Amino acid sequence: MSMDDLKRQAAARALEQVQDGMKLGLGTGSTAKHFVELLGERVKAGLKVVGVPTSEATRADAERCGVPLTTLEDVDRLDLTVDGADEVDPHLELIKGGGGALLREKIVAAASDRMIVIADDSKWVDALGRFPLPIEVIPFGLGATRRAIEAAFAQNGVSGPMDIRKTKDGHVFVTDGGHWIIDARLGRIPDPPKLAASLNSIPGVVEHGLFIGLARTVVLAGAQGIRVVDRP
Ligand SMILES: O=C(CO)[C@H](O)[C@H](O)COP(=O)(O)O
Repeated sequence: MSMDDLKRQAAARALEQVQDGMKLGLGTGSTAKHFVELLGERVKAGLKVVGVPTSEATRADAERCGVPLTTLEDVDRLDLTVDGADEVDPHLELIKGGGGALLREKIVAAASDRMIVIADDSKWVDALGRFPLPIEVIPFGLGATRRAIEAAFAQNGVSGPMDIRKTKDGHVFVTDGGHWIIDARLGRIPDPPKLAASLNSIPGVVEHGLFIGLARTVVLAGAQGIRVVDRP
C-alpha cells in the first residue's frame, strides 16, 4: 500500500466522525486534502456541513470539491477540525507547518471543540524535533527576532541551524498571511510546552508549529492497519 493510500485511509476514518450540520475546520497538506475530497463526495450525496479552510490551497480544494465554506466571523465555534501533522508525540503534542499554513491552522484548531489529526504512521515519534520546527516571523527586524529565538532555544536546552524557508525556485516562501518562516533544526525538543511558551512571548514571532494541547485524537494509518490514539 502506498503512503498516499495510507493517508486516504486515515482521512476516511476521520470522516466517520462527521455528522450532519457540523461546522468543520479543514486542514492543509496532502493528508487533509484527502479528507476534503472525501468530504466533498459526502456533500454531493446530501451531507450538510460548512467548513473553514486553513489555507488558500485548501479553500481552492474545498471549492473544487463542492464543500460549502464559511468564516470565523460568521460562526462562533467549530465542532471539529481535521488536519494533518508533521510529527505527533505520545502526549499528542504536534509539530505542524511543513506546508506553511501553521498560523491559520492553529487559529482554526483553537476555535474548534475537537481536533482530529490524520497521518500515516511515519509521523509518530518518541520526541518532537526531528522535523524542523517552523516559526512564522514578521520580516521587519528579522535579526532581532532571530537572536531572541536563539536565546529562547538556549533557555530550553535546544539549538540548531535556522533557515529561512525558500520555494523550489529559490525565492523566500511567503505565507498566506504575508510572513516568512524560519525552519529550526533542533533534533530533539525535551519540553515542547515550555519551548512553545517561550516562543509565544517573542515580538516578531507570529506563530510557531508546536501545537500544544490541541489534538484530541490522532488517527494513524500504517501497513498493519489503523491506530486511533486519544488524549488521556
Ligand atoms: O501542517 C501542515 C501544513 O502547514 C500539514 O498538516 C503537515 O505539513 C502535514 O502535511 P502532509 O499531510 O502533506 O504530510
